[in-house]
Amino acid sequence: MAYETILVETRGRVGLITLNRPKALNALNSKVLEEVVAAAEAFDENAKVGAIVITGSEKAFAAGADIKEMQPKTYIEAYMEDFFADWERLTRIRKPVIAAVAGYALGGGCELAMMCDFILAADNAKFGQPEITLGVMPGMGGSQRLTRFVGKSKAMEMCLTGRMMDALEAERSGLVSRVVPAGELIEEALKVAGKIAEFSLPAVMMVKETVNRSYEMTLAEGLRFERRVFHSMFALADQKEGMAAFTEKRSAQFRNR
Ligand SMILES: CC(C)=CC(=O)SCCNC(=O)CCNC(=O)[C@H](O)C(C)(C)COP(=O)(O)OP(=O)(O)OC[C@H]1O[C@@H](n2cnc3c(N)ncnc32)[C@H](O)[C@@H]1OP(=O)(O)O
Repeated sequence: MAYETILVETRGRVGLITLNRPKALNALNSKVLEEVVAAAEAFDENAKVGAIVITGSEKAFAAGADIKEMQPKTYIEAYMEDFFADWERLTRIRKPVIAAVAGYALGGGCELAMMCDFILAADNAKFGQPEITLGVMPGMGGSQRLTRFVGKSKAMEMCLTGRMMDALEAERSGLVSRVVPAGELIEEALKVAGKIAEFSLPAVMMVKETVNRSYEMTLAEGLRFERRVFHSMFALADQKEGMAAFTEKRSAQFRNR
């Protein structure tokens, strides 16, 4: 497939999606949505890919949903199109998706990063939900996901004031897993994704599914779900291989079975 707004490549076993609308600071319009989701779904189907990285430029991961595209929309258009609903398809990707964020991750950009499984931030990253300054509110999950990541008080302050958070505050608050120097962001993201891609793919996918359940279940239900999935892993050839490799003091050769 030929893409207009993103660059798509594989690096080893990692699928890399780079947002590529530099003149608009990677603002997320309908084309970007269609292409990012299609590329991620194609990587999810590709047996040679074990993990996916989504990134932007050094100046902007994405400065938000495209304000110029949104500005003329009427209520009935937004409602009937279920505007932004297709972004949820990204959360149904079964392989791990890592957001590598440098520069601005604002509004929909911050929300896109939060749809990923974890966020690696460059030291120049800035996160924010400035929709209130435009007379609206987050619409791609920010009011819900940001609150779960950083707690009510900080999420409420950010959504009500539009204040941006720098990378260190984002790390302290639990929004990002780690901060790295901007010049090393992509290499580090590819390294982490590459490491994940070396493990047993079914085991990796079960870990992702189980951690995500913690957002949707009570603790008791989540613990039961975890135990059932853990038990099911004893049906994997990769469990036999992983444990045999440990006892035989050699590296495991996972076959994704
Ligand atoms: C409403 C929902 C549900 C979600 C949203 O995401 S709303 C959007 C939230 N994001 C914002 O409000 C941020 C908007 N952008 C900015 O405030 C600034 O661009 C900046 C602080 C990120 C960077 O400022 P800087 O002075 O460095 O760059 P600009 O000259 O302002 O921008 C360069 C170029 O990009 C266009 N741009 C930036 N952001 C967007 C956007 N979200 N949508 C569409 N276009 C955007 C900006 O207009 C300019 O292009 P032009 O010179 O052609 O106008």
